[in-house]
Amino acid sequence: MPPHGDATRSPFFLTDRMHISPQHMPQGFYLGLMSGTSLDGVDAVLADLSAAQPRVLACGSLPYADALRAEILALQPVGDNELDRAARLAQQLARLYAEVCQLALAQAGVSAAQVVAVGCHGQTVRHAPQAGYTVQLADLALLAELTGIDVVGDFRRRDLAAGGQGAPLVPAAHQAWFGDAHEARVVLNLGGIGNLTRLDPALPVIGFDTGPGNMLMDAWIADCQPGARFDAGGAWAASGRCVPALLADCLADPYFAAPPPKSTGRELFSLDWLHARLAAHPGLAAADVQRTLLQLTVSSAAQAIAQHAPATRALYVCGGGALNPLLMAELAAALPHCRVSATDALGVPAMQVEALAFAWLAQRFMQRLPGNLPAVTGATGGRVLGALYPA
Ligand SMILES: Nc1ncnc2c1ncn2[C@@H]1O[C@H](COP(=O)(O)OP(=O)(O)OP(=O)(O)O)[C@@H](O)[C@H]1O
Ligand SMILES: CC(=O)N[C@H]1[C@@H]2OC[C@@H](O2)[C@@H](O)[C@@H]1O[C@H](C)C(=O)O
Repeated sequence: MPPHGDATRSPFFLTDRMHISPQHMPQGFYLGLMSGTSLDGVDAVLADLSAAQPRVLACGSLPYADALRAEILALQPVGDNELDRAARLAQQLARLYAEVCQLALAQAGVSAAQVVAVGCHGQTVRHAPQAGYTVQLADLALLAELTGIDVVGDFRRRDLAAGGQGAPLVPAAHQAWFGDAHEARVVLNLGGIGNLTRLDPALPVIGFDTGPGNMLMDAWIADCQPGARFDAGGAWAASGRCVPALLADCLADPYFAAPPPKSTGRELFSLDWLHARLAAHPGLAAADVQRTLLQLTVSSAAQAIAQHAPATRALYVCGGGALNPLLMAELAAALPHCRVSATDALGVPAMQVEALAFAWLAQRFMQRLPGNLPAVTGATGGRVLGALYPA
């Protein structure tokens, strides 16, 4: 992932060479694939889901090449010849997804025949819940052909058809793995967008997108330092100071105060959104803007927790934001009544949670069980999410 390569994610790596034993039933193996809004690449996990807690057998990532990333970005706004470009992109993505599946299988020593299904999120290029649609690209038929494994994908549209946002979907998996009988917890995913799940034993599970996760920080550093993809370790932000007036202008966006259910994406939190706010604050040092954007991610999450989950005593962070020590320290400072740690403390490394969630959603589909939480997405009821492309 040039130029600030993340050695923990790329190239593909193995966390746990598996030893197949009779108690690890082949029918419990699933592959989960997540390529998220940060557009950094595809994360994969091969997991045994036969017990209540998942066991990851192999995991890793393949980065998007610059040209592929540019094509994805070019499909975010309305443009010419979209059908052709989308179809070609979906094929390219399927080939990359198949490659990451083969790497996972090879490194774990598992054959395709032992895997029940691949859960493939695809790549979001449009998210318009207010118009009743969302678009995740992936040629799922080609992926089934290339892997020889049943593929489950297109997870969001059934929830939208039932009146929901189609997102976020991971709260159901968070509930399955991370809830505690006594402690009020929040799980906060900080990818391109941020989303949280409230897991309070005394209250229903809720979840929603909090706003930008790393997306604006990524966009700003790329704008100021051509070639940079993200602010590794938050080092650049750490060299700047938060600008309270800019932070207040950013937090004034109505998205933050809107009640859940809600979800968002690049359509709202873009470089254009940032430049519109910077126009009222000319001459700021670029590093100060970066520090303010980091604080925006922190403040929007902290405000959401104060408003919707005030009893929270433990915050568990996943996604790339968990790898940013400044972001983690500022979250802890903003939430003095909470222990703040990465989901690694609960047994699932921060960078595996989302891909694992799509393996879990594939399992829910194969069992014909609902994958959504209506209280999260706003759907009129629980629905079996996804569509099957048989091997
Ligand atoms: N070492 C690091 N230091 C700082 N930030 C990092 C580091 N590694 C990753 N990130 C941030 O995490 C982002 C990727 O996170 P992740 O893979 O969780 O996002 P995603 O899954 O694409 O997005 P989403 O969850 O919104 O769909 C990068 O774009 C970068 O901003
Ligand atoms: C439309 C879309 O792809 N949304 C993503 C995005 O990235 C984070 C946040 O916004 C969340 O709503 C969702 O992803 C996760 C995996 C989810 O559905 O829970």
